[in-house]
Amino acid sequence: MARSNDVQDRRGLDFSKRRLNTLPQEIFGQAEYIESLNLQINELQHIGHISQLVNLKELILSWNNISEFPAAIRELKKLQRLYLNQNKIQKIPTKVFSFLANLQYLNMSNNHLEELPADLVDCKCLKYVNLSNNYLKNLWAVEGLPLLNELHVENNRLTELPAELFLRTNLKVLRVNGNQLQTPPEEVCAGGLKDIQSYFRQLGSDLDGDTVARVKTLFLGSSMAGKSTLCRSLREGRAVTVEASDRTVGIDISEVEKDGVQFLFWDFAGHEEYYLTHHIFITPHALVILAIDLSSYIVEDAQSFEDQVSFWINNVLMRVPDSVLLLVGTHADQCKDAEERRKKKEDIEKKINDLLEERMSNLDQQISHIIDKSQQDEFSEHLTQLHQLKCYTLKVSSLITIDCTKCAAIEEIQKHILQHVQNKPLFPNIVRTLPHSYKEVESSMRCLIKKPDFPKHGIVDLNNLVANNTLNSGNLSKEDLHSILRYLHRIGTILWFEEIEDLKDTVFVKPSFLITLFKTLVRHDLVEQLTEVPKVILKKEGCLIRHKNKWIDQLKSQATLSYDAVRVLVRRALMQADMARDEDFVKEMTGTRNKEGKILSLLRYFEICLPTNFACSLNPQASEFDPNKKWDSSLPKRHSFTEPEAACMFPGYLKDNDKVMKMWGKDDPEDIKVLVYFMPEIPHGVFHRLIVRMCSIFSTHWVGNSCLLAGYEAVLVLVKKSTDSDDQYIEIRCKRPEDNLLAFKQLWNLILAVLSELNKLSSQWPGLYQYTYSPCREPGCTEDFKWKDWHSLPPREK
Ligand SMILES: Nc1nc2c(ncn2[C@@H]2O[C@H](COP(=O)(O)OP(=O)(O)OP(=O)(O)O)[C@@H](O)[C@H]2O)c(=O)[nH]1
Repeated sequence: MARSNDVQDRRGLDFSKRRLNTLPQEIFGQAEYIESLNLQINELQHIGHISQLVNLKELILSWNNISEFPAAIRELKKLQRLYLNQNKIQKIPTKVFSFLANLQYLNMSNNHLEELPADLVDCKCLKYVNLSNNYLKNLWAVEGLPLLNELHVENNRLTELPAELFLRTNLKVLRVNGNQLQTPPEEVCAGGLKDIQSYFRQLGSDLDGDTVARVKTLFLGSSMAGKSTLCRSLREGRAVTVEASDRTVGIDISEVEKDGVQFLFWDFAGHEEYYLTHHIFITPHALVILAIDLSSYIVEDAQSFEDQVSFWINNVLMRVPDSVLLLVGTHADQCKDAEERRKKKEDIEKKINDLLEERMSNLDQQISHIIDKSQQDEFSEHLTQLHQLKCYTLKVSSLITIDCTKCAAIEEIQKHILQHVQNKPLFPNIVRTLPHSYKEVESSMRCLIKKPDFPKHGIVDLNNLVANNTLNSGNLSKEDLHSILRYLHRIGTILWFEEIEDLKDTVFVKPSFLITLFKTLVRHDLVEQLTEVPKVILKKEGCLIRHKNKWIDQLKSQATLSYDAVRVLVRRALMQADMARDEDFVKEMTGTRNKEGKILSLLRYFEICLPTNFACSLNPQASEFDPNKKWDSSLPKRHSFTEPEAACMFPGYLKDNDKVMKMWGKDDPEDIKVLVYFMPEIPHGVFHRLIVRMCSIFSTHWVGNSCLLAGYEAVLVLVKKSTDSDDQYIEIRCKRPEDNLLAFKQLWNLILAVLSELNKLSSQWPGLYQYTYSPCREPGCTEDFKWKDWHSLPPREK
């Protein structure tokens, strides 16, 4: 007979991880004493005579094979906590929960529930309910729970949330991502409880609102693929020619209405440099159009598929894994004949299919690795994540081949797009219900932009917008108006970064203008841009050609741009856009010698660059590391914006790793090594953003294109990106210290700091899977140590 492995006292029994398929008999010998029973990670389908445990307060049945809800639970009248998560339950019968008057905690996440029993509402004490990862279509049963504090309903099939839940209850925490919400739209929910409450307040008790069909459409693909041609032609409803010299810089945004659907077109520039900032604007529930230039696509060349197709598909998979993706093969007219077009179409479709199948099989493999029951609970977080990743499906259409220069082709693609967005299963939530006030504010915003005295740049002060009743007839509270602006920011019609201190009062009513400025500093041809800056602009910032030449040199050799150069470049962009007449506005954007401008604040916020200073090495004040000498721990001084030599380093422009590798020296088999693998790949820009984060934490550092060396006290950590093989990983490596406990602790803290920053970064890519391990140091051994729970370990004290 099984013996309980962790009997805390007679009141609590732990029978987890025993491969049990029936309840152990020894439970029943002491039935009336047991208050807590842990049966998680077993193979139970039924729980037989559980009703005998009349004093049970906590029942844990997570990770079993239960498909039928155990109705006997109704007899457990004292039950306070019930865990039935990670089972296969489809239905909860009525007349169970009405008996559980003391139930406070219910976890039924990761089951197959389609509906909730009406009498759930009788559990008046329920404070925590987790129903995530089920198939629920409504939540009426929880709306009357008076004490409900925390509700998790992520990844269900909800289209609406009950207003009562937000207007009359005590709800403090709500997780509702991954549904198909129409009332309120997901973009409102993303603002949290306050925005949802404001939404229902404005919608009123009769829930009478406007319905709006709107879809954000993202045009992706490599440079010259034909995205702008497609986008502009669709906007105009006819074939529009885009000159080959007219490259999109950053993102072009426009709005079009067709057959009652409002399309918000976001045309992303294809150059890799721009992609660094793109992921921020690639948001869920959008239609993604991937343009592939068929004339330059080569079937036999794997790189051609990689550059033109898989790079984009993987990025969509990682960032918005549940999207609908339309494949458009452009330049069809430049293919030799129909046969060439057919071959290329077939090849692309097959390779995409293989890529998606491979992703699924990789996920399955990871799952079966972990499924080894002895380890399952230690890896349960990973398992949940892997199962979630498997639920995401990228819906890829078959490729249509077109000649974008022909009107008939534009009509054809227009029809194709409409068919897709009007297909309910593909786009269940393009129709949103909005309170009338939302529409009013949006129309007022449009009128405002059209006023002759409205500034061309579209940058407005939030307080003016709110205080002067510009956007509403005066009956909306400031809070409600802020909620509406947040919604408009999320759907992409305006930009408002209220979380950035310097920008919290600034609203960008014309997002494309901001992005254009953004791209003044993040662009593929920055050296050329600097070279072209004329004397007259240099003079405005008190600089000479001599300075310009120095900036170019520093940009090329150190990926560093002086603040003077930043100001000059932004001023030039403003002059080109005829927006440099108002000197106050120019200063606001460019900054001054004493204050950072808005553009730089944004780039810093998005971790594109970090403050540094100029000198011959990337961090001249760092003391030299010598493993044989005692480390001088005096930290180099941070450089403030106002120092004359102050500058910004853009890791994305770093060319090599020479300096870092010189400082590091040789790898040693004794080095301590942790590898973080990324599936399907390391998202573009993650490593450079990791550099920015690490350098902000550890002021002693050296940086390269795919390497970073950071030091603290006597320890150095080398962080290296490896993308050479099919496996993509980031390696974290430290020299093994002498048997010195303090040095080991410091080393561990450094490794944890890197892991933790990496983890925070990766969470911005929901379709990404990341796992961490250390290879065995024994030569020839292929075994490894898997790091399952490092993120639950706090950094140790020094
Ligand atoms: N013959 C032909 N030319 C096309 C077609 N589609 C686009 N072009 C041309 O290809 C060139 C590049 O097109 P764009 O639309 O600017 O390419 P893009 O993808 O927006 O490029 P980036 O702005 O660099 O990201 C332009 O000169 C277009 O006129 C097509 O189907 N047939």
